[in-house]
Amino acid sequence: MKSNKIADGIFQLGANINNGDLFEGLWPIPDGVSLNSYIVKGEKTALIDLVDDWDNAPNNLLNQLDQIDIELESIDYIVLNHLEPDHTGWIKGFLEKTKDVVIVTSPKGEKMLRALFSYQGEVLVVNDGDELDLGGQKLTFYHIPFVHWPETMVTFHKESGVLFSCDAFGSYGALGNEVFDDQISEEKHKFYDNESLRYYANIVAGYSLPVIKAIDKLEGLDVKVIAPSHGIIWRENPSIIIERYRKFAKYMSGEAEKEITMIVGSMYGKTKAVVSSIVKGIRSEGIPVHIFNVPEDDISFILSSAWKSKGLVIGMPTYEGKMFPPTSSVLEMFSLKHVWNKEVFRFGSYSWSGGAQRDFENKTEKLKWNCIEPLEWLGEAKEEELNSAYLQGKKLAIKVKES
Ligand SMILES: Cc1cc2nc3c(=O)[nH]c(=O)nc-3n(C[C@H](O)[C@H](O)[C@H](O)COP(=O)(O)O)c2cc1C
Repeated sequence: MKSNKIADGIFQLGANINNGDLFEGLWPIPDGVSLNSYIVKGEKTALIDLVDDWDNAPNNLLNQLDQIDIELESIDYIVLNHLEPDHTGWIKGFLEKTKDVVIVTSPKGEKMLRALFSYQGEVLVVNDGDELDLGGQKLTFYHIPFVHWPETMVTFHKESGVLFSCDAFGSYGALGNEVFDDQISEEKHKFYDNESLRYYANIVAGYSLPVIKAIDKLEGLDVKVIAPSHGIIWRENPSIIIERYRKFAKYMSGEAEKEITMIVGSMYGKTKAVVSSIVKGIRSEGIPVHIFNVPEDDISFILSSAWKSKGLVIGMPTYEGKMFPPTSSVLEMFSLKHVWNKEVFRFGSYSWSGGAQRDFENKTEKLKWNCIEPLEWLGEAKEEELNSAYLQGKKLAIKVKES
């Protein structure tokens, strides 16, 4: 990766992680992810956000500093907007190579820095609205708690309008040579649109109320460029990613797309046997349906689809008096990530006294779901169940359409 100039004295650096590792040890990133850092150079020099010691990221960063003729010893400040190790993990290695660097972070960031990295040196703690004068360049810090950890802040360069937004407005997807929104093709934009949704659903979704609060707060600034810590830089049309994030956040309160995500778990095919009838019912109303099988399909992609869909269909048999475990674990993740305010239909087979439905109701009680009558049957689905499956699919699609 090469470094890119954003404005006078402002450069993007960073690294692509593309080695097949999971992000946060959990989420697949088949197309990688970028860890973006930034340099702001006045009389003094600040590095904004760091990288983890991951997939050669530190060496990439060092090479890019070289490209723009910045020596490590000349860096005066390192701003840590967010303490998650993807942006801070290399801090010990970085401090060993630099001289008298002052770490700049929020009050909660300081506590995390000391806890996560046993750091005992000095910290310049900045409160909401505080400024740092680099001589010819000024940075202002705004706290945006819980986007995505409680200590998170953004850094704003007022003169150029560049907002270093950290995880806010970020996306999965490694960067190519073109890193600005006006440089990439329509196809690439589509890719980042999908990957920003998946990133949002996986990483940020549970904090959707703080996201809306942060967007409202930042609206008061004259933002001309969004420079996030993951994904492309928005200089031509930053409002696209701001409004996209607002839309993603609103999915939580029910303003979701008129689509249905179906998640099916089935051991011997008895539950799966009614899927095509449900799909026909849904399609008879012209509503798109996205089908996932568990445990085969990864939760990352299921979450992304479910987050944006107004309707959910969830099918699983009874397993030891409860839901089939892989489906149960999807619902646990839905609960963690606040997959709320959906129109829902649940179905499944059992062989003696069932139990999955009761377990389903208990586990989804707090999700603010509006469930239509479930469909359960003993053993193999007969004509009657297939007809009911069609009708319930149709009914759900109508509810989604009218929502
Ligand atoms: C390990 C296991 C545990 C099961 N536990 C129950 C149960 O507690 N109650 C019940 O009514 N059926 C139970 N069943 C039966 C299944 O729910 C039933 O066979 C169902 O038709 C399987 O649907 P599927 O082919 O979609 O997996 C169990 C089956 C298996 C294999």
